[in-house]
Amino acid sequence: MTNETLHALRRDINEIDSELLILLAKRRRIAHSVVEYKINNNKPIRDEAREQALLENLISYGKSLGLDAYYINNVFQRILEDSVLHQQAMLQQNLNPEALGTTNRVTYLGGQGSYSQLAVHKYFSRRPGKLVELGCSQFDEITGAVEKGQADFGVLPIENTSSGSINEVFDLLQHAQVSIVGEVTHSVEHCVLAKPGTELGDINKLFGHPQPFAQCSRFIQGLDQVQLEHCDSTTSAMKAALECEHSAAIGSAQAGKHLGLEVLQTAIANQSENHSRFIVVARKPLQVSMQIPTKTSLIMSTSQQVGALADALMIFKQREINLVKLESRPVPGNPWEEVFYVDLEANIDDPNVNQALEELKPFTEFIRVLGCYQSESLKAVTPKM
Ligand SMILES: O=C(O)C(=O)C[C@]1(C(=O)O)C=C[C@@H](O)C=C1
Repeated sequence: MTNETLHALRRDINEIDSELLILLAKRRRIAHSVVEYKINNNKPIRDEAREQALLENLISYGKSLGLDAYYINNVFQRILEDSVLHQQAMLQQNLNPEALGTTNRVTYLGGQGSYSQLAVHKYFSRRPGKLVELGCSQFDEITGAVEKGQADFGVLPIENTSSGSINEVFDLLQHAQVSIVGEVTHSVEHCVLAKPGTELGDINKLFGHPQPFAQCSRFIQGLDQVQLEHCDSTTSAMKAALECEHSAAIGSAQAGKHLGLEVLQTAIANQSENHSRFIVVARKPLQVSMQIPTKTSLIMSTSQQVGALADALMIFKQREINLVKLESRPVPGNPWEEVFYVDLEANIDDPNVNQALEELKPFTEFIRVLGCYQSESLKAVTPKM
């Protein structure tokens, strides 16, 4: 094959890819129009039977074109997820017209290319309004800026599939005067990044935020004679690596590229599927439509009687409310007292949930709803292949 033929083939591929993008944008516009029907007829946004039928038809047609079922399923699951999340965000905006302004000031940890910034982009790309980004170096600066009205929203990482809960953020939520109004999950692909020309064997210092260090502990154990340097964020870790000879940082490939760093090694997290969940906080709570999957987060401390926690949790079971997270944290200044964080798959406007919260009172010393928000963890349907 000649060079010209290669160029011609690549031109064809470029053209097909552009057509695919045009079609995806068109598909999304049509899905937006479907929302109007669902709003007016009070129908749930998600129609799993339709998704199942759609996937099965596509798999069958795709097979006749020589494409394999797993490939088709993967591609269209992503398309459907995008469609559902966009529709849900539209519905929410319709219900809370004041929720997003023409300009949304969003504060998060780190700067260009930090994982938090990637999560901010993912969440706000589905919502209207101009994004104004305010990078911070501490979690309490984020909640502080929202409380003082310097930012409309704050985005905080709350848990990771490898390292678990981010205690500092749970502790902040005990006292911060903010409401959880959203969540977003983002896959975190840690890399080792260094100044161009640096080899992995040359480094004697590794900069990073404590969370990525925990999530890449196995890789780090395998490094010989490398000193770990803790930083406020992945952005500051990467900046430090730029200024220090024989050093590297843990961060995302995108952020590294932005700062002029080279990737020395990819996929260094303990688990290949490494995802972080972020919460979005604002000063005031939002109303969440009953037509979409919803989470309610609360914080409570149970009375000191035997079995008080078990009794409290039984209320959710009796009322068929699914509990998706339970986390305990110490109360500062009160040794051995615990406060519990609970995430429910529930909408605070559902009378069944309200009733459950009333029934909880005798078993708790205090209880506060941290927020009710659109759940972004969609359970994919499983088509017959
Ligand atoms: O057909 C619908 O009801 C739609 O809203 C469209 C669509 C899709 O994107 O294909 C989106 C969400 C539903 O769960 C099913 C399908």
